[in-house]
Amino acid sequence: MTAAAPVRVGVLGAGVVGSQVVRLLREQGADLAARIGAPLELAGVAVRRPHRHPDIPADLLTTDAAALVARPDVDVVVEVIGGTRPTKDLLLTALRRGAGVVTANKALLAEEGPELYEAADLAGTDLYFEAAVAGAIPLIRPLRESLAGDRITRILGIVNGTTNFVLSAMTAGGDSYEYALKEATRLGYAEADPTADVDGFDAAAKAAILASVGFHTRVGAADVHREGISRVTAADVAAAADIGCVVKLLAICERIRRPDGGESVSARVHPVMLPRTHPLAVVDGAYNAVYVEAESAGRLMFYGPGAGGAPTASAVLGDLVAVARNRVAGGRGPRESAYADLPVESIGSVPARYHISLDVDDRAGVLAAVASAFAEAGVSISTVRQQGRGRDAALVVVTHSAPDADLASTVATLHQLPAVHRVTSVMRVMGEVA
Ligand SMILES: NC(=O)C1=CN([C@@H]2O[C@H](COP(=O)(O)OP(=O)(O)OC[C@H]3O[C@@H](n4cnc5c(N)ncnc54)[C@H](O)[C@@H]3O)[C@@H](O)[C@H]2O)C=CC1
Ligand SMILES: N[C@@H](CC=O)C(=O)O
Ligand code: NA
Repeated sequence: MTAAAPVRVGVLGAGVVGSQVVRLLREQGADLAARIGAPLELAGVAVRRPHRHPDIPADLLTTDAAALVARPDVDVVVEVIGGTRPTKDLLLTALRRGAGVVTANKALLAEEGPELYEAADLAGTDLYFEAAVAGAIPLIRPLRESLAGDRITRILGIVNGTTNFVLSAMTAGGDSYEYALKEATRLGYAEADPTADVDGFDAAAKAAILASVGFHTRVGAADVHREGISRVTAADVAAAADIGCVVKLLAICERIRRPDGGESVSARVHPVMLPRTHPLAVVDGAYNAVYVEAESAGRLMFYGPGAGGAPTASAVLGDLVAVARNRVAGGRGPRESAYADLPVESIGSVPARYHISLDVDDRAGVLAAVASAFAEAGVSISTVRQQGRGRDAALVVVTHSAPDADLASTVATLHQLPAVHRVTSVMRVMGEVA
């Protein structure tokens, strides 16, 4: 029997993730070849500054990524540069000539996914992206393949390692926001521009990918309601602790039953007060976890390292093996599945519960004025507590579920009430709280 021809790989970018991909490819060549049934050969690595990569043989390095993706001897392109330009054009070039593509680039997929899928379809080739959501955690393959026979109803996750690292540090009461963010950057978790992490862009891109794959519907980055952690304060974290909660940045993707009986989807990213008893509450540091609810399977939880060079490279290598196997077998993996084409709900109509802390005057009529601000918007109060006395009095209100727009307008009214000195904390709550 003749051995199958080598599968030749071009890697774009050798930063935090790319350098680990190249290392693993070179160190584990024999095992990978045995698993694929053909050798994986590194054909070239596109970098910006070759002198910064003394570990990579000089004859493999190139500064011309466009030439590398166009080379007919490159069978699979691995993209770990990040950003939408020039990556989109590079990947379209590769796909259009039939090369397989493996990418870790959630920003690109969330903005340009349909065009990439279409190019892959036309050329009959593969587009794999396990590393793009929750780093090392196997999640895209379970959603696209293992759960393809089920009906997913909700996906709830901590999908950004940097912000979880920062929030964990704030909750532990140790490091400041600024110091924790610097540490996350030093450890290779943060995006090249960490505002992508703290302002929720990274998590929103991942939510778009999860909702698209989970609900067989095109959901783009612009469809995802996004709030980051830059406005989360020590007061929010303390208020959460007071009711037995921790603050987490969650990506929430769910099917929504509309009043007319139709169905839509919602995808959103925002901080949440989560009861300490919730399985996601214990996920700390740069770890990620994603909770999937499916009609037949029930509740599934995926947990593991969501960021970092080697963990992310593990997911990239897994995809590379899958794409190489497909090529050796003469087939291809799953295509885009967007047949359901459900409408995407805007945040205003999505039901939520709010936790609101207010500094108020401790005098007769204040509670009634505050309560009427909720009543006027049709928002029902679940609990209200007073803390302190006199000028130091504070009210803590937790609402029942109401449309997000009604809750937001209640908060706007509270800001205007003369008896309210300051709205000190406003955050959505999930689950039963004390
Ligand atoms: N760092 C992490 O933990 C994770 C990163 N990702 C994704 O992986 C991708 C790469 O991330 P990192 O490795 O962290 O970024 P990085 O910034 O460390 O590496 C990117 C590298 O690409 C190089 N580069 C930029 N333009 C280039 C071009 N035109 N040609 C050749 N090289 C070029 C840069 O010089 C840099 O060395 C991004 O899409 C990111 O979102 C995904 C999951 C986790
Ligand atoms: N910056 C991202 C990296 C992985 O996707 C994160 O912090 O999770
Ligand atoms: Na993953």
